Amino acid sequence: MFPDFRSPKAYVSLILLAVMFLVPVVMGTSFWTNLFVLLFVFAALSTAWNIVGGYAGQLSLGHAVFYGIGGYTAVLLGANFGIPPWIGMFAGALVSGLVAVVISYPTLRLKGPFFALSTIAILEVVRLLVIHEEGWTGGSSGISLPLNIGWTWMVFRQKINYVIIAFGIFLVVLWVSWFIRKSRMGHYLIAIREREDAARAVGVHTANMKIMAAVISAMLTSIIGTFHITYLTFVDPSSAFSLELSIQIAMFALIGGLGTVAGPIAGTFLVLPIAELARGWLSAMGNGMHGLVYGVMLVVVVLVIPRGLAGAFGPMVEKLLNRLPYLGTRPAKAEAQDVSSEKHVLDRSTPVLKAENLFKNFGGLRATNDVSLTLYRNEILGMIGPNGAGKTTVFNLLSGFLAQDKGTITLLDRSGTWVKCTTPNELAHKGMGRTFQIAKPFTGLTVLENIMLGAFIRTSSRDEAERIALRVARQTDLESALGTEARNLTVGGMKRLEIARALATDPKVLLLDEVMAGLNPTDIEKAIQMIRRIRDSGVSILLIEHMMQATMALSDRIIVINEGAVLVSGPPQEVVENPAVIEAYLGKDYNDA
Ligand SMILES: Nc1ncnc2c1ncn2[C@@H]1O[C@H](COP(=O)(O)OP(=O)(O)OP(=O)(O)O)[C@@H](O)[C@H]1O
Repeated sequence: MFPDFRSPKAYVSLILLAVMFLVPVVMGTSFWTNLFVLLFVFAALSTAWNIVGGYAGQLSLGHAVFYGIGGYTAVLLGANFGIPPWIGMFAGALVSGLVAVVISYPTLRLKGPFFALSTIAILEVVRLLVIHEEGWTGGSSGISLPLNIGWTWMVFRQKINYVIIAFGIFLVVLWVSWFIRKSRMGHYLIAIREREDAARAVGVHTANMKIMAAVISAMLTSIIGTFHITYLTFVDPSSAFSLELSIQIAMFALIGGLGTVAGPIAGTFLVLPIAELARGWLSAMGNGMHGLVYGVMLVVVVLVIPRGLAGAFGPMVEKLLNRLPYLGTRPAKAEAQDVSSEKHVLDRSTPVLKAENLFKNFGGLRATNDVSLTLYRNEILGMIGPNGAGKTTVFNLLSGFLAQDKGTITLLDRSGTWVKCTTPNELAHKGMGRTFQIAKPFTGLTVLENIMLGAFIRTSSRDEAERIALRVARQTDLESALGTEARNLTVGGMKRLEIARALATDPKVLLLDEVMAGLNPTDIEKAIQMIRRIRDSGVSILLIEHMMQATMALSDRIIVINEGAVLVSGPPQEVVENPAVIEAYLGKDYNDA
């Protein structure tokens, strides 16, 4: 629920936060209180934006719409119904949450810039609506708030009260952001940002996750908007629904470090004071000249430190922090769960996956032509065929990444019931894991976190997920690389990580797509041993592999796909000696010879 405040990172953060709060309190002048209210408001706005823009990687360029909705809802409820902003704040957050669902439900299911574009469009539509509905919104001239002094109406003579509220809201938003990043949701969002197909393969309902991130971000932005507009005691459409504000919020996160907890705060505290000073200096030269400062800073950051301040200096700061003492005795590290030593054997009487008469066309190309196959309990079924024969297409059909034109696929789920699933995440929940031909780990996460992503399908507890991940890491020879960023692994390590992530979902059926491609002979031998261990632990495996030596060594049966159809299937030796198979691989002339 909260960071462990005995750890250096947490207590140093706490000290920094206390200093941030004390500066305006001690200085006391309206310059300092104004500056720090602004800093807390923008740091909170940027942190809230970062939940959808940074963690989930869905750029929102019209986030001020939620800020404006928060402000206008509270102001209108106060003016028309005498409802104080403390309540108006939550009403605004509800409206913003609904608007976020309306924007994100259709657009976040699509790939591409649709969410970013629609946030800008909605910002403009709402701004024009507010101008048009002059009768109750005040139109383009805006509304001034009545000066009802006191805590009820959030209007004060002593500016320090604003600092207290702004700091309080900033802390809440920061806590939400930290909590999400550490939780299952945060891991899922980063996985979606980096590689949506692999996230779906470990059971993540990607559209729902993104929508949830958008809603949380919108509601927090709205709450901050209510406070800030109440503080300004005036609201009008051009300042409340401003594209400039939206871009400013996103830019602070970008400069500070997208997708990190501290990045948006660092970005705001560095850029905002400089930009405000520049506003003063450059205003004589022309309206909006301070925008130049933002532009120059952004260009410099993108060119010099593309991962922002947190990306560039984060590891160094972390190293320094690690030198500080832990206050008290460190809690024991999570221990790997023991791997069961029970050995499961092939059971040809129990099928676990059945595909019947599958067809799939891509335009005029028939990639899958009447493919039927059965995988039995604790069997390793090898799938071979020349390049472009249609093996991966069959894998994609079986794992829900493609919908078949005809045919049925049924899976014996964890509870022993036959199920038909249509989406990869449903299949992952029912007990199917898969790897991808091109191993692409979630590079922003460590090896341990990558494996934990798979384990989160079974638990929402971080500790439990860590215990499962440690066990799987032991099974897949990744124990020594747990703290390494996944991008730094060797090809062999990345391939093992693909398998580990799938294994952590506790699959009953595992589809392995060319996990030995690009490995050296020693790694191939290790991989063969590992796949046998996985099968012995009670997993049925369907394996695409070009490496014949490995396929022969591992498979109980082999199925050959050629031109989208099943050519032959049977015991390995029989299959490789079959003239039709030799012809498919090497051509008719070779076979005749
Ligand atoms: N999304 C797609 N759109 C159009 N054609 C596709 C698509 N996916 C695959 N194909 C085509 O379908 C055929 C089968 O491709 P597939 O990737 O399944 O073969 P494969 O046996 O896995 O090949 P390889 O061993 O080279 O990976 C190929 O001709 C390929 O170009």
